[in-house]
Parts: sequence; structure tokens; C-alpha cells
Amino acid sequence: TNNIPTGPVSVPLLGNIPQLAGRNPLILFRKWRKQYGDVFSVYMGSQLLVVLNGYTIIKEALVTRGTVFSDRPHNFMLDKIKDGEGVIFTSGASWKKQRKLAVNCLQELGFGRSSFEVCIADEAKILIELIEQNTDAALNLKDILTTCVSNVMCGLVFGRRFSHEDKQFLEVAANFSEDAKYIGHASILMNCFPFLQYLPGDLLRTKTIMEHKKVFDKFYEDLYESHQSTLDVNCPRDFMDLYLTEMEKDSTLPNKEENTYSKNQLKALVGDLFGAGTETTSTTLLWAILYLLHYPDVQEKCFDEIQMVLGLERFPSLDDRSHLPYCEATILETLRIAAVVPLAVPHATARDVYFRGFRIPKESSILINLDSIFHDSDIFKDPGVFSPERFLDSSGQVMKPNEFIPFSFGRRVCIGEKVAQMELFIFLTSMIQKFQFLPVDPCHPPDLEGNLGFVYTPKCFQVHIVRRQDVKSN
Ligand code: HEM
Repeated sequence: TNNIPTGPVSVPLLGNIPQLAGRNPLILFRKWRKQYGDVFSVYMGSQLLVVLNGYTIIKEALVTRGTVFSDRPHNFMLDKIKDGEGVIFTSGASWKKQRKLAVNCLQELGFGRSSFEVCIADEAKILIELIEQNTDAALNLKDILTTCVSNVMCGLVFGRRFSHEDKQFLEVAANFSEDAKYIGHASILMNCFPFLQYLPGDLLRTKTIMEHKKVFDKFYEDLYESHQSTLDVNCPRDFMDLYLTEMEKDSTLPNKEENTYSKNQLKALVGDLFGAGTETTSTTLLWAILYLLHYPDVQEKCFDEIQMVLGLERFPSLDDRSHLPYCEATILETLRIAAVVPLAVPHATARDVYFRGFRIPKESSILINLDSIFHDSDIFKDPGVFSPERFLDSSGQVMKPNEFIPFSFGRRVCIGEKVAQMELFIFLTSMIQKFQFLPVDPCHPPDLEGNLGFVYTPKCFQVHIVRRQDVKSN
């Protein structure tokens, strides 16, 4: 009706929820794209979601028409959690200010200082030690990877790390992982059916998520207090200090705007950095290991390259990136085949818009189907095959096609791309240098089909790990 994009038949009240429930939406979206074209609609309850597919269409929306397509949709639950603050789920002037400041702070911390690399390397060394202690038993890497990656973020944001035995930190990390699993579904369903909030029990985990928010608040509050009481504006130590310094400068300006920089904005922003930066990175590492179990030849090529360039002892550094193109290509291939944020973060239209002959009303949710690009066989031949070679040119150097956008693009492009790339490189190469990863059951490596929550995560799996030294002496 009214030239709104068409899509699969929806039922009253529920929309397309019955078709989507319990299924992998990525697979359904591939089918629906074939049936309805590159711009199709899906209804969650009565709420319209427009799904954009393919590189050309996505680029046109996010870049050429970026002013219209770069808001975030209102979401009942996320609005409640975020109070309109932070960067991921906000729009308009406030989003722009917080984003700009966050980008500047990350730039200064991540690239202006070598201390960030040291922080990643320290954490990777701890990861290696933890794995060392478990080489005899089958190991689920998820928790230790999450804790190590969270600690890198703690270094960046709070200037300190937490022990793997620290109760408060472990609770925060575990809560984050749990929320990442449930918050996607919970926020969609609560948005369509707000009455669900009054149901007894905690079917959608919304009450748990709100309880977790209190734990995060307390954690950030303590760190905020300790930063503020020891702040030296001439010598900022970390993200919090940089933000507080900016906040102090801003407070002395005449005509300052209300609530530009504030304690609550800072807390929301810190939450966003952890929310967006931890699960995404640790899950990409987990996928990389899982694919290496399925493609042992790729694992051996990575190891051979590392052994040739670094040997078995010298710890990888970021300067080695250009000398380890096969490892670099393996990381890119993991970001492609197992895109952890395959539908990006929902966008929204800032006003009514005509797009490719369709009318899309103001404040419609827009899903950016990155998966449709990464599995497009015109761009990536045999997209279902894990092949780092596709990211190498004929002289063996890394080559990235323009269509490769795992961090999205346009105004909402991920602000942590560089940070993530640095972490993925150091963590993955240092693990492959020291260990061989094998399936626990050689005949049945774990499933490659994942679950889509806030991030696309592999199903829980264990891995058998052998020290490279022991592999050699066998
Ligand atoms: C493998 C790791 C990562 C991947 C694949 C990834 C990917 C993405 C994607 C696809 C988006 C959505 C962009 C859009 O809406 O169009 C995003 C947003 C975002 N990412 Fe990342 N990300 C990763 C790591 C990180 C890290 C380490 C940080 C922080 C240091 C971070 C911070 C953010 C933030 C704050 C946003 C929201 C930006 C906004 O709404 O303006 N991400 N990321």
C-alpha cells in the first residue's frame, strides 16, 4: 500500500514474527531477497522494518543519502536502558556530539600512544598462559576470550585491568555476555508488544537485563569517582580522563548547552563502548578458531607464516602486520564469512523518503543486511567457502574489495574498527603461534551455524589444544 516496499505476507498483530520465530533470519532474508528484491519489508507486529540488500543499495542509503538514513529507531526497552544518552542508540545533535568526542578520544588513545599496543599484548600474554594451563583438557574458550578482550577495553577506558578472579569484574563481564544473547529479541518483542512488560516472571529476560543495568551503573560509578578525584587535566590517562577533561573545559564556556557532556552521558558512552566493543571482538576470535578447526590447512598456513617471520618465541607486534599477509587475510575472511554484526545496528529514517521508487515513512526501522554483501557470489566467489586467499593479490599482499564493509560505512560506521583490528591481529597470531587447535571429535568438528542475538555467535563448543612445541616433538 502507498508504495511501501513489499515483502512476505504478514499476519494481523504479529506481522512476520511467526515466520521468523526460531529461524535464522539471515537465511530467510536471502530467500526473501530473491522473491521481493533488494528493498523489501518485514513487519514485527505492526512495526515496519525495511531490509536493504546488496552493496549498491546499501551504499546509496548510507552514503549518498546518509543524512536521511542515519538515525536510530526508537525502541521501548533500549530507550529505558539508555535514557537517550550515549552513542549507539541515539540520534540527532546529542549523538553527533558524543560520537565526535568518542572518536577523538579513541584516536588519541589507540593510535597516539604505544601504551595501547602494550595493553593488548599484556592481555594476550595472559590469555596464552590461561590456555597453557588447560592444554590437556577440552576447553571452551568463550569465557577467557571475553574476559581478556573486556580487559583491553578496561585498559583503554579506565586505564587499568582487572584480575580474572575479581568478583565484580567477572559479574559485569558475565552479565554483558548474557545480555548480548537476549537483548536483541527482548527489545524487538517489547517494542511490538509493550504489554509484555507487565507479565509475571521473566520470560524475555527484561527484568534480568534491568537488574544488570544496576550492576553496570555501580561499576562505572566507582570508576568515575576514582577518576574524578585523581584527575590531572594536563595528563589524561585514559578515555574517562579525556572525557572529564573535555567536560571541565566545556563547563567554563559561556553559553554552554545543557547536558552536552555529563556524568550520565559519560557512563552511557562507556557502556556503549563495552557493549559494542567486547562481544563483537571476542566472538570474532571465537569464530576464527572454529573455522580453523574446519580448515586445518588454513591453520597450518597461518602457523607457517608466523613461524617464518617471528619464530616460535618472538611475540607478535603490530609492526608485523604487513609481514603476515596470510594471517591478516584469515582475519578478514573471518569477518566476512562469520560477520558478527550481520544486520549492523538498526538504522531509521529521519523523515519520509522516496528511495528506489518506494516510499519509506519517517522513523521506519532500516536493517542494513551486510550478510547480503558478504554472501554475494558476484563479489565473493563461492561465498560459503572459508578462503583467506580471496583477500590476497597475485603477489600475496592483502587486497580488500570496496564492498568489504564488516564495520559498515557512512555516518554510523563503527568507531572501534582500528581498535578491533589491532586486537584481532595480536590475539589471533599469538594464539596460533603457541598452539594447534583441534576438534575434540575429529570426525565431527562443531557446528558452523550460529545464533543471532545482538551479535552472531557460534553455538557453545569445546576445543582440544596442543602446544606447538609438543606438536613438533611428536
Ligand atoms: C570485530 C569487531 C567489531 C565489529 C565487526 C564491529 C562492527 C560494527 C557495526 C557493523 C556497527 C554498526 C554500524 C551501523 O549502524 O551502520 C558498529 C557500530 C559501533 N561500534 Fe563496532 N564493531 C566492532 C568492534 C568495536 C569496538 C572494539 C568498538 C569500541 C572501541 C566499537 C564501537 C562501536 C560503536 C560505539 C558503534 C556505534 C556507532 C554509532 O552508532 O554512531 N566497535 N560496529
